[in-house]
Amino acid sequence: MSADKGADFALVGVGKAYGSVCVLAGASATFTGGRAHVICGPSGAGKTTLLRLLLGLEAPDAGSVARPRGARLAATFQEDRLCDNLTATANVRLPHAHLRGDQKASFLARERQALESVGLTVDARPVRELSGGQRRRVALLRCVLADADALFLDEPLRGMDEATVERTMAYVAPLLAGRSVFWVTHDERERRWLSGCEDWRVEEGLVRRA
Ligand SMILES: Nc1ncnc2c1ncn2[C@@H]1O[C@H](COP(=O)(O)OP(=O)(O)OP(=O)(O)O)[C@@H](O)[C@H]1O
Repeated sequence: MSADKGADFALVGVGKAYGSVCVLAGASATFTGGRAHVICGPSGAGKTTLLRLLLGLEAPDAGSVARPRGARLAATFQEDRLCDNLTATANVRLPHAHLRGDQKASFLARERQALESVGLTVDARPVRELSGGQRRRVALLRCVLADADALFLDEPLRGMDEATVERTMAYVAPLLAGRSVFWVTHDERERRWLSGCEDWRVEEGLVRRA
């Protein structure tokens, strides 16, 4: 991996509006590479918009967004965006379709262990038959098991009870270490899972350290 992939992400004077709705107005921020960033703020303030700008899914109206050259990105969105007719395992392995032979066998074993670790059964049911919290865990695993340098997670634990969150994060938290992680949440207690995280707030058109 080239050194650049773990470099910082940054906003420089970013403005973003949707029609008459001004979301960001001259927002500047530097997100240290290889760290977790917990992003909070009122509903509608622009947290998802910030993720989409950092991912390159939206272009800023003003200013610029810098992301490490060559960095591989993975995301979970507020909607699960699973393939409804596929099983949990088929969804999680989608980014790994290129693997063959021993590498494939090794990933499949890891995937099985991952699903069981977060309390999901490995079976033939399509994910459309799973509960909201079960689907959320499938989407989360697909993201964190992806071979990515930076992970973007928009309210990834929504819909899970406390015990399920504990169990899920006991497996997921170690997989986040050393990667650039952007974690949007309304529950600041989730920061306990993200060791050494930097806290951010999106509010009133700006992105600031909390
Ligand atoms: N594609 C779009 N078209 C029009 N308006 C949009 C679009 N995406 C977001 N917005 C508006 O931009 C503002 C910021 O939305 P965003 O989803 O980024 O907020 P958020 O902080 O993630 O909110 P929440 O906490 O409720 O998920 C809102 O007023 C929203 O209605």
